[in-house]
Amino acid sequence: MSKFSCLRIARLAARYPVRRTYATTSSDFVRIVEVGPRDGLQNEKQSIPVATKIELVNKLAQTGLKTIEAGSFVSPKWVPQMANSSQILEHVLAAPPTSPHAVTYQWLLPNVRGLDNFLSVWEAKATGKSDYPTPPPSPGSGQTPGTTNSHELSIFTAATETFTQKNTNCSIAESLRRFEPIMTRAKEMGLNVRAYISVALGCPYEGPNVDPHKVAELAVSLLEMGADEISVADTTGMGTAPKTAELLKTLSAAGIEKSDLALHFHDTYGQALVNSLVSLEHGIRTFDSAVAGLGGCPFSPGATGNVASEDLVHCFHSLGLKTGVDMEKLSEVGQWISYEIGRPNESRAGNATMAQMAKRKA
Ligand SMILES: CC(C)(COP(=O)([O-])OP(=O)([O-])OC[C@H]1O[C@@H](n2cnc3c(N)ncnc32)[C@H](O)[C@@H]1OP(=O)([O-])[O-])[C@@H](O)C(=O)NCCC(=O)NCCSC(=O)C[C@@](C)(O)CC(=O)[O-]
Repeated sequence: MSKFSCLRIARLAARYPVRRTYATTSSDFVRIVEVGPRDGLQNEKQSIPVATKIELVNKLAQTGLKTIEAGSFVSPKWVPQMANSSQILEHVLAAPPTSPHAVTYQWLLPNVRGLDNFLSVWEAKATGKSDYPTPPPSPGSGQTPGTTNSHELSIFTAATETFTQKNTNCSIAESLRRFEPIMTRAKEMGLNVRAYISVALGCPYEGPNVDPHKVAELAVSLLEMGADEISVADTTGMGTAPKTAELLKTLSAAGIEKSDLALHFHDTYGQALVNSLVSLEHGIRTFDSAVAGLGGCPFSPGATGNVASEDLVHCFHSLGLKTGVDMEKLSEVGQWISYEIGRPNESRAGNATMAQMAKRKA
């Protein structure tokens, strides 16, 4: 494993001044990254109207969620469902915000072609800064005039060669080479970049025992390249409490700060909440999730959705932690999108909250 070099990081930090917006100042605050509109919807077989996707993004922004992964700029031949992401970006850039607080929107891309497609919309609207000058708030939104939403890019690779080939048609090394020009241009434009490492706790092709040192090696390479945050993904849901603890210890031993990490659990084996708690105890304060437990990766056969945002929020609130998310509003969004796309709401806490709300109204 390449040795984590603080000096090298310091040199890179000087080269690419990074807006460190992630590190939470208060240890009782947990940041939820809502990935429902991208990870949650990308695997849906029926084409979902762009208006529904935009409505989902808008509704989520009104629940108190402050980071939303809203779409991806990948090949439409590979993931047809995400083909209209540029329309979502256009909308988010042009429409008056509806939420009472600033929101960071994330956009996933695999290569320079994806970045070019993102920038063709972005550059037509932006002023060269990462923070797009947001139009005046909608009446009644409660948002402070002058509040600016911001945008970030997400790149993705994986801890096994087979998954990387299946997902992006290239080797791990080639995926990293593809990121270099993306990183350089993103930093020139002042855009933060988050990097996913998929199959960190089990691979659908190479099995459940993924080497945690490989994950750490990749995380170090991505941070050295300039990534602002690493999202460690249990794509298959094969992660267990001991495996999660071992992985987090290995990442720490490689010199990776907890504040540089997000954990991204899928709930295929029902272990996502347990693994989230293990991560929480380890000091992690950023978690990815999808409303209603939407999701699944098209290149991870059998994998089900992300951990449901409602379940995560309910669990964290029960521990006295703060997320800034309104559980009832979030549960309503989960029920709404499940109905819209014709699938069951996978969030137990969301369903229970809706039942309580119905009882109160009766
Ligand atoms: C990487 C490629 C493009 C390589 O795919 P390729 O076929 O090797 O690429 P190519 O360069 O030969 O291009 C093929 C065609 O796609 C076009 N193309 C090429 N790039 C783009 C682009 N960005 N946007 C739009 N079009 C693009 C390109 O122009 C060409 O069009 P043609 O000439 O045939 O008409 C492809 O494999 C791909 O798009 N893969 C993405 C797959 C994906 O989105 N997977 C799901 C997201 S990752 C995930 O879900 C995991 C995560 C993040 O949630 C965490 C976890 O849980 O693990």
